[in-house]
Amino acid sequence: MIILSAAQTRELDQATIDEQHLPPAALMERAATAFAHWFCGRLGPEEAGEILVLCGPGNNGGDGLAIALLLHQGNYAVRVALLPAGKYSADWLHARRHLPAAVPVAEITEGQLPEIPPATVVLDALFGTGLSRPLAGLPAALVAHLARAGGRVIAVDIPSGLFADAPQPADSAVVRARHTVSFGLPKLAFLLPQNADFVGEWHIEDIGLSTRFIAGAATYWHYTDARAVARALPARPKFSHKGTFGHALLLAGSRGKMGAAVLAAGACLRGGVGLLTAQIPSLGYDIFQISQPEAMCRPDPQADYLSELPDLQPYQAVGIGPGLGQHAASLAVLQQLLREAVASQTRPEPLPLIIDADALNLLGQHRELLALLPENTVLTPHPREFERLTEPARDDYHRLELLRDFAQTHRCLVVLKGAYTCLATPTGDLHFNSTGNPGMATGGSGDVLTGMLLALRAHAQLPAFEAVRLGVYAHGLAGDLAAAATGQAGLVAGDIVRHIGPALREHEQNVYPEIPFWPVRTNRSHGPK
Ligand SMILES: NC(=O)C1=CN([C@@H]2O[C@H](COP(=O)(O)OP(=O)(O)OC[C@H]3O[C@@H](n4cnc5c(N)ncnc54)[C@H](O)[C@@H]3O)[C@@H](O)[C@H]2O)[C@@H](O)CC1
Ligand SMILES: [K+]
Repeated sequence: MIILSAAQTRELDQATIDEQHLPPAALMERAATAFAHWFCGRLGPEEAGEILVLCGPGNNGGDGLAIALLLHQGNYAVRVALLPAGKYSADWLHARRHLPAAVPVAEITEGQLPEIPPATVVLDALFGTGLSRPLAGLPAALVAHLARAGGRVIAVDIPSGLFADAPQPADSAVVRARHTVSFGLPKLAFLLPQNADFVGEWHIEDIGLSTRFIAGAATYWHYTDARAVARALPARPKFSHKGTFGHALLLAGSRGKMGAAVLAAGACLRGGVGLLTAQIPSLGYDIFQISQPEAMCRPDPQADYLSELPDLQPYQAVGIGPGLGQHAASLAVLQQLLREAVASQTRPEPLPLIIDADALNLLGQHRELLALLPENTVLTPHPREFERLTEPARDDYHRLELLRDFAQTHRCLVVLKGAYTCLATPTGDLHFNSTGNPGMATGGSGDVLTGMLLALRAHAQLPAFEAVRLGVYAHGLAGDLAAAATGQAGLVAGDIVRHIGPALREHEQNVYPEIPFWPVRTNRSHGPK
């Protein structure tokens, strides 16, 4: 799925109307029908009580009027409050004409803000993607009044006052919705932590927008849903052996942080790697061998931290960082790894690297090393680790700019972890992930991600971007499956490891339910022309 700017969303609406030869207001009626369907499926007329629909002067207000009509027809008690304006959109006028007199309509004035008893269901249809400036005057007073009243607010398309694709000045008036029901595609604003209190839970309803326009739209914002990674994991050939799926090297652990190495190793094994060797400080040897018997273990000469890089020749991918610590000897290991991972006569492509946790902090302290990053290296920072590599971000939008710039400059794949983890690519694309839950905000879940990415980067048939996008998605899905089993509070990183298998199974080509009986012919199967 892609994400469009507010301007592109308007173009998409128009393209849909033109392409489908829609009569006036037809698209608005689709939006209203989709909203009403969502709403009525969750709240019956009695549970809802009196519903107040706040309508602005544009098409968002038109949606509100059309929704009021549908809810009235569905036996809900609806009243409408209108924001006065010098001009109303054509769809608004259409919807206003069709609203029966039985629905009470009042005009909002400074002196007469609508009465909102607590727990009233309020549908916010004041402004949508047509918002051109921060709210001020009467609309801002209305938003403040709504916040004081404490109604159950559901935003139509987007909370009023929130820009769909750009930050608004601090202290701007923005509606705080418990739910936002939007149409067609998600909006960038929904994915950023700074907007969480405005957007609440968001939902996307299909209104049949032009697929041709969407397919051709130029955007670098993407949203990774199940469809994007369907069948992304190549089938395991019948005559495969453990060498087919790569031999990964994990450099992890230090005194007191062996668990990070154990979790990353477990995730790598469950991620489908053929062979895994872990180089760990020697104090962790017994811990590691007992807890991960499927992995091989090279004890480092040092007891408490890593000090030695093994010969890289046998490995198809290397992960470094979980629980590593920041000892000078471990920094030297990282430096040597970056130097040796580059392409050479014996290795035509750079060795795939995954750099996480303390290895990122070491990079942040020695930024001159960034110039050594081999192409398509994967970095997995959380926001603070990322800012140590770049600069403090002014806000979430600025952080995305820094992220995009960093990935392009260093030609690497950066996984900025958090809700809607954002994967930035060397081409300047940003892919927001759709899976995962707050239960995963627990120590070790990042180590699990590193292990999964290590396994997928060692896989010979997965290109770098596909491997990382799948890994991020499947990691979140494993977390969702784990949370379904344990609840979010009780979830620990080991639960995510245990659910990696089922999460990846959903994306395996050989078990995907839609796989045709006869293999599909691809261009590649015709051989070179
Ligand atoms: N175009 C279409 O056919 C469709 C549009 N849809 C709805 O239409 C919305 C977009 O409609 P519009 O483009 O008419 O825009 P809006 O309804 O968001 O608002 C535009 C109006 O508000 C005014 N305005 C903008 N910012 C303001 C501010 N800060 N203070 C006061 N007035 C302000 C503008 O001058 C204009 O009159 C979407 O969010 C969605 O809800 C949906 O119904 C789907 C179909
Ligand atoms: K709105």
